[in-house]
Amino acid sequence: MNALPKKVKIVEVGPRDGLQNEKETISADVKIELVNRLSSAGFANIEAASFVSPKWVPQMATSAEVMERITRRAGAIYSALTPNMKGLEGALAAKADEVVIFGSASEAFSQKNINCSIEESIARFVDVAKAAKDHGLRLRGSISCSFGCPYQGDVPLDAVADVVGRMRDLGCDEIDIADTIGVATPRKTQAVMERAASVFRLDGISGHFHDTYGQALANIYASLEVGVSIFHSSVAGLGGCPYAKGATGNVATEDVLYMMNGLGIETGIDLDIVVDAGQYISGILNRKGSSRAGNAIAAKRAG
Ligand SMILES: CC(C)(COP(=O)([O-])OP(=O)([O-])OC[C@H]1O[C@@H](n2cnc3c(N)ncnc32)[C@H](O)[C@@H]1OP(=O)([O-])[O-])[C@@H](O)C(=O)NCCC(=O)NCCSC(=O)C[C@@](C)(O)CC(=O)[O-]
Repeated sequence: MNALPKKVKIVEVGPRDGLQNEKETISADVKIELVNRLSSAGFANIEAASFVSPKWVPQMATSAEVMERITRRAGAIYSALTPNMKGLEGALAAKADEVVIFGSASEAFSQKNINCSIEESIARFVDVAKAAKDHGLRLRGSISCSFGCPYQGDVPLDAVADVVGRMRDLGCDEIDIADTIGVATPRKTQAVMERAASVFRLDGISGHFHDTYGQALANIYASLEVGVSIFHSSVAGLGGCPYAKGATGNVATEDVLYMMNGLGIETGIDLDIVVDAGQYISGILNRKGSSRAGNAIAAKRAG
């Protein structure tokens, strides 16, 4: 059995991926309070904003205000999605530390999500990537549908490897292998991660798992076995992509932290503060959060 990494980076994506799909408008004040709570929990990286068309994703329209008014923890990275130059300009004005170009390993999903082909998206990202680098920003590439697509079904390993190579050539510091619709299972996860790692350095690869079929924690463990050491998660399991119908939220941060703590893997994050943040946002959304660990810890505290 391979040794697991001793330390991992957990990227909290709740304020962006988690909230982008909420139907009711969530105020900037609530988003700011959520980010601030998460910052105080010790995350090294929080995905806080998305500079996309407000016609496509109305919930993210307050991103500039959120970025301006959050209290930034020294040394932490606050990331923003930037699909094009207009998005990049927004991210620069908002002083994002990292910008995220987001493509897809599935042609059909690329069209639905960003209204262009994979080829066109990569061509569009060239200028975004260059401008990000020229301004000294970190650059992350996210690859949706790396394990399956809601429109085309299976996604071949070669298609994932191809986009990983293109993101690498654009100068990405980190590349997310995303299970947008949560269909991956552990052996498939290992095959995809191993293939991605044949194209890009393993310590720059992250696992972004949605939990639609309840496989996300198992897939994270499987990724750890391959040596992946960066994972995305969402407080209270918030989320879902507006262009992946039926897909549920990301794996819940509380559940990931509980597992990492049990495995003795260092995260630098205070689980109790994350549980409070999860209870806070679930209260605002007026529903029970989907984190099993978060709900169990909250229930235990309440006696
Ligand atoms: C990419 C576009 C813009 C193309 O959309 P388009 O309609 O092809 O673009 P356009 O250039 O023709 O522009 C149309 C309008 O949008 C405006 N516009 C154009 N760009 C921007 C911008 N950056 N910020 C603000 N406004 C913008 C532009 O100014 C124009 O405004 P109008 O003249 O009609 O008033 C659109 O498809 C879009 O915004 N898509 C975003 C989709 C999205 O955010 N999806 C969710 C995030 S991805 C995700 O969740 C997956 C991930 C990352 O988590 C990983 C996983 O799990 O898979």
